[in-house]
Formats: sequence, C-alpha cells, structure tokens
Amino acid sequence: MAKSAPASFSMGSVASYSTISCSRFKFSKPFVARNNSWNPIQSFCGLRPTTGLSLTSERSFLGQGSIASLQASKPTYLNQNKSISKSLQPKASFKVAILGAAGGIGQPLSLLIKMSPLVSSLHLYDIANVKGVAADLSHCNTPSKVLDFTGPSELADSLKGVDLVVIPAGVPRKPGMTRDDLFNINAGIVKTLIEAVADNCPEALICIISNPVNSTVPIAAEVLKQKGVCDPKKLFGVTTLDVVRANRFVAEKKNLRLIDVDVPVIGGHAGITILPLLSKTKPSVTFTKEEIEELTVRIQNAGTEVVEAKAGAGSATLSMAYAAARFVESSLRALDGDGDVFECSYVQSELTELPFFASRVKLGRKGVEAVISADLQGLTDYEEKALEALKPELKASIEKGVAFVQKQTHASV
Ligand SMILES: NC(=O)C1=CN([C@@H]2O[C@H](COP(=O)(O)OP(=O)(O)OC[C@H]3O[C@@H](n4cnc5c(N)ncnc54)[C@H](O)[C@@H]3O)[C@@H](O)[C@H]2O)C=CC1
Ligand SMILES: O=C([O-])CC(=O)C(=O)O
Repeated sequence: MAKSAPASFSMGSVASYSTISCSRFKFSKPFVARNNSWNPIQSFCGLRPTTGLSLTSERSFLGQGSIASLQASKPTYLNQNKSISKSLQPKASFKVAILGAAGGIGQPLSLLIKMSPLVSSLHLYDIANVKGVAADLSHCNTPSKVLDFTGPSELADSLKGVDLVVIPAGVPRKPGMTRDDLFNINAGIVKTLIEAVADNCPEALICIISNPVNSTVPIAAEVLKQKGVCDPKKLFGVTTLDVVRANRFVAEKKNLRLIDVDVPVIGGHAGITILPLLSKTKPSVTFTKEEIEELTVRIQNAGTEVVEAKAGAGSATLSMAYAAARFVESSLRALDGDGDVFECSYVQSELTELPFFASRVKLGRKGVEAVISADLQGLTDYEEKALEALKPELKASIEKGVAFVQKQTHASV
C-alpha cells in the first residue's frame, strides 16, 4: 500500500489523527478459502469492503467462529475435518451493545452481530419487546452470549464493560418526510442514550445509525464534550449503507463483479449531502454524463426509494442491518489489531471547513487512525460543484444538532 507521510492534524482538544493522502491504497486483506467441504455462509460474501472474498478470514464476521459453530451443528457424517473445526476458534472477544435492538434494524443487526466470532457478549437494549428478541437470538449456537435490558432503569447495566455501542434507536421516516423531520424525536433519544454511554462506557466506540445522522452525530459529540469524555476518534455516523448502495448500483449499471466494486461516498447522510465519488470507483470505470447524473441521484434518493416502497411501514431495515454489521465487523477487526481496515464514515473531520464530514477513514485499535484525504483530490467538475452545493445544508444540520444540546444545557442551569 503506497502511503504518503501522514500529515498529523489536531481534532478539537482531544483527537489527533493523520491524513493519508495516497491516491492508491488497497482496502483489506483478501479472505483465504481454507475449508471448502461445507460452506453454508458463502452467500454472505460482500460484507467486507474488500476484493476476493471467498470465505474463512481468520477474524472476520461470519468467519471461522461462525463456521466452527455451523460446522458443529451439521450432521456428524459431514464433519469430515475435525482439525479444521478445532482450529476455528474465535480469536477475540468483544462486548457489543445495541441500543434500539428490538426495532426494524435492531433485530436483523443483532442476528448478524450474533454471528460474528469477534463478539463474546451481545447486550440488547430497548424500551420495549427486547426480552423476546434476546430469548430467540440466544438459541443460535454461535459463540456469543446474549443479554437483554429493558427500559431506562437497565440502560446503565447494558453499557457496562462494552467495547462498541451501536445505536439504531429512534423513529423512522414515512413517505413525504425528510430525515430532518425526525429531529424532534430522535435528537432527544440520542442525547439520552449518549449521556448513558458517557457515564458507563466512555472508552467504547460509538456507531450512530439514528437519523438525521448529519445532526445526531454532532449531538453525540456535544454531549460527550460536556461530560468531558469526547474522543472524536471513537464517534461514528454509520454511512455504510450509502457505500453498499453505490457499489450495488454501479456494479449493476456497468456489469461489474460486485465483489470488486468500491465507490467512496462522502459528505453526509441525507439527500444532496450524500455524494458518491464515481470518478474514484474501483476498478477504474468510465461513466457518461447521463450515467453520472442518474447514479448520483439514485444513490442520494435510495433511502426515499425504500420509504416509498414500504408505504408507511418504515424505512430501510434489512440493508441497513447488513451495512451496519459490515461497519461493526470492520471496527472490531481494527480494534483487534488488523492494520488494514478502511470504511467510509461520518466523523469529526478537518478535511473540509465543516466540523463533521463523511469520508473514507482508516480504522485502528483506537478508532479513527487516519482520514483519507486522497478521495477529495482530483475531483471532477461535477463532483466539485456537488461538494460545494452540499456544504450549506450539512453545516446547518451540524449547527442544529450542536444548538439542541447547548440549549438544553442552558435551560437546565
Ligand atoms: N444511518 C442510516 O443509514 C439509516 C438510519 N436509519 C434510522 O434508524 C432509526 C431506526 O430505524 P428502524 O429500526 O427502522 O425503526 P424502528 O421503529 O423499527 O425501531 C426503532 C427502535 O428504537 C426503539 N427506541 C425508541 N426509543 C428508544 C430509546 N429511548 N431507547 C432505546 N430504544 C428506543 C424502539 O422501541 C424500536 O424498537 C431511524 O431513525 C431511521 O431513520 C434507517 C436506515 C438507514
Ligand atoms: O431514508 C431513510 O429515512 C433511512 C435512511 O437513512 C436510509 O435508508 O438511507
């Protein structure tokens, strides 16, 4: 991987990550196929941001631990290779909490994370209906233990000792609504949950799914700052679904192998603030002007596409769970020492004049290790214009989130 000398820059008072400005870097180590005898989970290929995934990474989501469990559950006459089963032990043990675990995203996300060999303990928290979800999930014979926590009185316990918290709590859109229309309800939910995170697991990575992400991440940062525990390297807005969609739509349009395609998506996570950088697509591919316009608009409106198709029954849940599981898995692999993990995420950033911005980041043992600036270099005119056009909206959403917390703080003193 060709890297330039990382240029360090400071992030507020606590964060300091480097910027990798290389124009070419590979994403992740390819998986290695080691066991072809029985392969029930090959169909999950594509969860990692990588090429050449063929199964059985050492420490990957749906990798060895899950394979070991699934191997163990198959009929013994199929259990041809005991030594493989024996060696397929989980290598790490992280505790993950999901806040909003009984919801449309929370349930499938819990299932996907339950299949990760990197997770030893899964804490499911919701204000309702979580006991049943946990009882159900706990019967899956993958390695992690499942614990349930219901309501504010159990919130603190759900967070104790946790390494990573994912937050899909909050209301989803209905047709005709923007993500910002969710602010009034979800801002308060996220604020309360982050206060509990700050009090009980201030060291944990925090992955926010609840919309509007463009505002809920600044809300979380402001709460953490006020609590004196803000580490911007550990706070993420989950924008992986935008990348998943971009990869899918581009692969379809250009007849590419899905597993090879990687499109960075920058900016934010609402309407025009979602900016797929099609010129940076890997493998290198050319698009007509019409294709660029069509793909960009489709990626920006993909959430609305689902909201309209669901006709009042919510927004994307399954694809979101898939995308969040990928992001969680990447984060855990990085925590576990994999030095080759890159994802797009909405983070505190100095890539532009905006204090929060989605871009590709390198993940490491302490969260964001570097922000990748290369993607913003050499943009096409179309992308340059779109980048400038998204800034006022993103800025307003950030300021709205920060003001929400500051107003509540002033009101309470
Ligand atoms: N970042 C992204 O790319 C995406 C974000 N979303 C957002 O994710 C959020 C959740 O969506 P769905 O799961 O479809 O909604 P849902 O309504 O199906 O589930 C939300 C869950 O949150 C729980 N909840 C509500 N208040 C809570 C609180 N104070 N503490 C803990 N749990 C609480 C509810 O009981 C429910 O189980 C929405 O805000 C939606 O807009 C959805 C798709 C993509
Ligand atoms: O569109 C929504 O409301 C949910 C969302 O963020 C997405 O699907 O990207």
